Amino acid sequence: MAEVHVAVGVILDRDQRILLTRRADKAHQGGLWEFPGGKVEAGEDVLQALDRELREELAISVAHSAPLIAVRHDYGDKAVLLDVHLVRRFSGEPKALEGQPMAWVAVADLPDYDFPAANVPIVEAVTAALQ
Ligand SMILES: Nc1nc2c([nH]c(=O)n2[C@H]2C[C@H](O)[C@@H](COP(=O)(O)OP(=O)(O)OP(=O)(O)O)O2)c(=O)[nH]1
Ligand SMILES: [Mg+2]
Repeated sequence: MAEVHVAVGVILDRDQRILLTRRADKAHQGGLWEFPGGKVEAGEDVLQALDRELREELAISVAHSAPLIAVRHDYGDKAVLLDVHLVRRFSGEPKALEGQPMAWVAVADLPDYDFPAANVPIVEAVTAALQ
């Protein structure tokens, strides 16, 4: 099965809270919370895809990011490579442009949210990075 390359942003505000959005019910892994992002398209690199996705989904643009972790996961119906970046600086005020539920969450409260299975190592890496 072809692996889908996904650019994912762990977006932090000044208080080190993290921006989560909820996936549409009908989407793959629908109804679960996610770190915003989306598929890398042909001709893009991962940072271009991240910036484009965050513009499309949240009306922000990335001013500074750093790689956090890359996670491969096979859901059976779909295999993904999540290329995750910490976004500590961005311009604009995040708005849920696609009507998706959105929440700013302290790292200690991440365990209260249901994520796709691939996100387990991401949550661990965020928790370690924000110690
Ligand atoms: N953005 C994001 N995707 C995740 C996370 N965890 C996880 O397993 N995924 C998976 C779900 C999807 O199979 C894939 C993301 O693809 P997507 O379909 O949302 O991509 P997209 O935003 O380009 O959406 P679309 O234009 O195709 O509707 O990665 C996560 O934390 N954030
Ligand atoms: Mg998306």
